[in-house]
Amino acid sequence: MPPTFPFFTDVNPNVVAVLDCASFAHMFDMELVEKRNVLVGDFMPSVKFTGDLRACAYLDTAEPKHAQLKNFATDILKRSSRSWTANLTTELDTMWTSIESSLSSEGSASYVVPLQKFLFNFLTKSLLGADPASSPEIAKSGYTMLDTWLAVQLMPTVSINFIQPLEEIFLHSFPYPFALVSSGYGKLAKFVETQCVEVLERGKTEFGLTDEEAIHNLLFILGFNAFGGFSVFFRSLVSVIGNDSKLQESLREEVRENTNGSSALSFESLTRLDLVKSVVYETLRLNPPVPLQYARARRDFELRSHNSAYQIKKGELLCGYQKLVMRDSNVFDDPETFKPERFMGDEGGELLNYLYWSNGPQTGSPSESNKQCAAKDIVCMTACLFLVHLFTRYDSVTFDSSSVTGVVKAK
Ligand code: HEM
Repeated sequence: MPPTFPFFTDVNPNVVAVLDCASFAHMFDMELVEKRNVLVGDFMPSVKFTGDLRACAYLDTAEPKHAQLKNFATDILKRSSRSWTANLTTELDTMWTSIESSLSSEGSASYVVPLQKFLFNFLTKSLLGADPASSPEIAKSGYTMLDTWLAVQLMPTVSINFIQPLEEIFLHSFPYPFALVSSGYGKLAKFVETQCVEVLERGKTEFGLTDEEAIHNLLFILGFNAFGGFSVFFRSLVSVIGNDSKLQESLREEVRENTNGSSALSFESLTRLDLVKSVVYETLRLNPPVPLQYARARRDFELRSHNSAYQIKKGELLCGYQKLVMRDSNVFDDPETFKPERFMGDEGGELLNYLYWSNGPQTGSPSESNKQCAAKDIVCMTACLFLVHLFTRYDSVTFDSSSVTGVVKAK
């Protein structure tokens, strides 16, 4: 796995690839594996990108700081759930209004920037309890500051499908200096320090964190976990429903029947929206937003796939490739096909045990003793509410790769 030769002399590019559901499940067993510094592989971006400290996602469960930070993240989510749906409605309305206005003047509207602005405003308000509008510079450029901060630290590891071997030689051969993004990151950190006083105080008093730990972990949760994750996920969600008018019709019918045309989003309304939920799960199955997961063997053990067993040695790095694991034909019938109703009914519900996008089964519970995404449930609910909002506001929307090309408003 990248990155490697010639400048990453201390990075070992060898991994044990884990490619079916049975073998991938070993990566959730914290007795067997450790997750210290392996978020993106054997390579770890400089801690300068995270305020000279290791953020929660880089910590192993055996490190006491992991429990403190994971509980802090869970608390942030719990508290933000009060304002989550109200912020979501407001920011989605703003996004669609801006898309509609470009659409009427130009005939088509790129949704990339409006989607990023929506996510930045919605997540900053909900997770941090801070309004970007309180700082004109953050309101205008906060989302691009996060984009560049993410790109520069991850560039050595991500594939941009540029001609090989040029991509390996020019993009994956050296780390990029923090200096390229230090100014933007500094401004974001200052914004968190001055605008998120209440959350930071709780970090200190209830979770025993220092100011610096709370600030940089908040920023990591906002920028890396939430903004980074949703930016990728929502683009695949949009492309899945994009040109499928039959699927849009079925989703619209389900949404309208169960929400009585009310435009107020609520978590409770989701109970009855089985197709909406199944479409969200199926999107996560075929397009896992974080396609690679890593874990290092804590000790020697036997790793079983569906049809074989392998001896893993202590210290070896396992690399789970979600895109293949989620197409495991022993578990998922006709795995390459997007089946909107796959996760419906009792049998569909059983399959949630094998939906792994969050670094754990969809039926699992994130906790301080595992490394499952703290926002496993709210991420899915938010995607469902995105669809509910869309089909309450519109009868249909047509998209091409990165643009909205037409909307039919709800009659
Ligand atoms: C679509 C959005 C999201 C995706 C796709 C996503 C995905 C993931 C994945 C795959 C991991 C495990 C990484 C690994 O160890 O290999 C993870 C961890 C984590 N995520 Fe999410 N996430 C999303 C949103 C969020 C949000 C909104 C939060 C807000 C609190 C969050 C908080 C965390 C935390 C704190 C961890 C580290 C867990 C630990 O260290 O035990 N994530 N996420």
